[in-house]
Amino acid sequence: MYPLTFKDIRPVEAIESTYTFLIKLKEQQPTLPSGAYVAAEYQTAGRGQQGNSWYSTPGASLIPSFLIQGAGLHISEGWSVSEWVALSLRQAVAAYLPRPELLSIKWPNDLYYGDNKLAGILISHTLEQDQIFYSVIGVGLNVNEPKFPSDIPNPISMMQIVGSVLSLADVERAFKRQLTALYPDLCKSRGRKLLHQSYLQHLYRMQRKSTFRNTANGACFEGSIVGIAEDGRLRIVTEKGEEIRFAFKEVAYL
Ligand SMILES: O=C(O)CCCC[C@@H]1SC[C@@H]2NC(=O)N[C@@H]21
Repeated sequence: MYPLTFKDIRPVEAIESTYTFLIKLKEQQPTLPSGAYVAAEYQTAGRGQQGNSWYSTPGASLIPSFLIQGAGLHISEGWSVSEWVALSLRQAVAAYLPRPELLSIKWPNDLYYGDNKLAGILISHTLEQDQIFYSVIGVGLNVNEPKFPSDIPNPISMMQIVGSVLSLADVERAFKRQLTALYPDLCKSRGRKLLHQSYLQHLYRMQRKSTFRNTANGACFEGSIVGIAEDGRLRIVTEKGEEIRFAFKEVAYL
């Protein structure tokens, strides 16, 4: 394992998406090192989960994408990357908010403040045999967005919470510091267990009776989240006491 050191890349031209840019850059330059960190003021076509777009206005939010390689992860350990990034982000943001206890991680890796989405994360892994060769991670953190289009479900920005403009550079430094501090945990089996425990402690609606929809058949049901399986699937126990495991997109929170 190598320590994680970030090396900033700031494209001069407007770019579609830091995430798409970094994926292409790594394909063109296979020697691009772990820690390569693409930052931009604005993306013309920011990408979100499930083919959605990601909204941010010029210079208002953090929208970086970065590369990690050499963490020594087996393909079955990819879920730990999600936990590492989401926890680092939660920890970095917590220092700026009046009620950090309201921060939680909505499975798989959205950062929530109360019932509002503050940040989203995209991750893709490139595999080599049974190992994760490298991962590209894109993070959208709403920092100084004053308002959002009405068609975005329950967004919130740090500025809307705090009531004043925050320094993007400070928040970014805090995020990188947390990623670096928790990186050794990602690279060790015992560390990954700790990350997992911490992730569960901060999981949105953990052990709280809630209504969900099974997206495969449209059925709504009551249940409680009881944890996350090793492969990252969400474990929900229904009112009838039956445990169901859902992969991403297979379940919606109502
Ligand atoms: O929908 C989500 O929750 C994930 C959003 C991820 C957005 C970030 S912004 C930086 C990077 N570039 C993109 O195009 N998307 C990710």
